[in-house]
Amino acid sequence: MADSFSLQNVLDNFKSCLNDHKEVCLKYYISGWRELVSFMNSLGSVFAFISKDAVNKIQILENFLTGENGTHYVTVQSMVKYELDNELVDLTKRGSHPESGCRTLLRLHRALRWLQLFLESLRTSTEDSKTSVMCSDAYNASLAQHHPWLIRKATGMAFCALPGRDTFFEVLNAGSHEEVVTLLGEALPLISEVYQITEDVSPRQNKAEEGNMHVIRPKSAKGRTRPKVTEACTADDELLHENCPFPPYPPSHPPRPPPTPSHRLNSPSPSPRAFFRHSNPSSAVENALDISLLSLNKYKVLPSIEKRSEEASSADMEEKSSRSRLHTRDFFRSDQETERASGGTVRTTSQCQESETEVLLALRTPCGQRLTCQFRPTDTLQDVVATAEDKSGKRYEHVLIETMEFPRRSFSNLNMTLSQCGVVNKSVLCISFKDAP
Ligand SMILES: CCCCCCCCCCCCC/C=C/[C@@H](O)[C@H](COP(=O)(O)O)NC(=O)CCCCCCCCCCCCCCC
Repeated sequence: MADSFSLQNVLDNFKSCLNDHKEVCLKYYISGWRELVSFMNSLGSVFAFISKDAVNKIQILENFLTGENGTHYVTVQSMVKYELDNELVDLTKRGSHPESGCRTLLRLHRALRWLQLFLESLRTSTEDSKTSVMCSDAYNASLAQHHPWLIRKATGMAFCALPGRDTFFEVLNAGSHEEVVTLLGEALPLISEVYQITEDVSPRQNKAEEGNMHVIRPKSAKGRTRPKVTEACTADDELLHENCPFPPYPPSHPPRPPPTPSHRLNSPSPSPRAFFRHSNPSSAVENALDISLLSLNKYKVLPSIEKRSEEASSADMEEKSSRSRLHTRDFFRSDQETERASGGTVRTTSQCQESETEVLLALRTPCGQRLTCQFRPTDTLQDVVATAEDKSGKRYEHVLIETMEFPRRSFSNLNMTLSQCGVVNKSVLCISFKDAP
């Protein structure tokens, strides 16, 4: 662990993380996390419970890396393959391999998403932005949905102890504010790339895929048999799926380097399908469709939406539903295609072309009015408030937005996009005054 934290060290580690085959080297991944934890430690003992958990997970991975089977743990890709081939994976704690590398990495991988969102907020923050708000918005959009109530509360309290933005920038130890922002601009694409490559690791070409570990899943609501998944994936993922109506990973737009032909043909590494895509037991598209159906079926729609649905003819309904599915499908596809088209340049969600994807939302205004409005995933929460203001003819200042589904999440940084917040089609959002009881 470094003696004193510097953001540059984090950047260097994440830079070294990717090898020539665009595989994630565990050694540097671990070092990157160690740096981050050392930074967190410098913020005070209120973060000790988080730090302890992170150190514990880092240590598990390090033990694997330096252990007798260490050669299999050089990269994330080789680790996943090795653990799946040898049936060492159990993503839940209840199984016989509670501390597999895959399970442990999945926890840190989720935290990396939080870091990505938080650093992006920090980079684009203004003088009056609050670190606690940025931190908690990023948390709500990522890790929160995987944590039980108690952890969420404890984490929320810890966020309140964060230093203000100016002090925070100083502790980052990377020069002036402008220099910190520049460095964050450099670090973020690297972190995003590492995140995305890990996200894409899949067991599909492994033995597990061939039948050894898969479980037969029931047919999907669409009547199609779901693709095979590993037993290991299923347990945890289905739990998450059950608890979380949102895609835990709102599509982001980090660079997705195309695999080199030789890599694709020769490497035994898993194919680029999501093993670590947390609520993704099968595939991004399948899951997106399921989520879309979930939000259509599971949650009671507000009267306005319901009314419209009732009025629609069955043909209309069919057309609407397939359109919604297609849009969701396009959403994921456009994700990848814009990234490829961007030639590896990081694009933020708001910069991407997702205009064809519609997000129908039911809004509840602070005065209890219910509205239904159409948005795009790239629209911000501020756009949502502005639309509510337009439609209701009232002004809503100092408000926050809450999701209504369990677990309820609240966002006070209204600059976040719907996509970043994981708000999907047919969700219900509640706009409330910040000082409301
Ligand atoms: C700026 C500092 C704020 C730090 C906020 C970190 C995000 C919140 C993480 C909350 C973790 C709560 C502790 C317990 C979690 C576990 O229950 C839970 C599940 O584990 P289990 O399945 O083995 O039971 N663990 C996890 O989800 C893994 C959490 C790993 C957290 C690593 C956080 C490191 C944060 C480093 C901050 C660095 C900021 C740097 C800015 C440049």
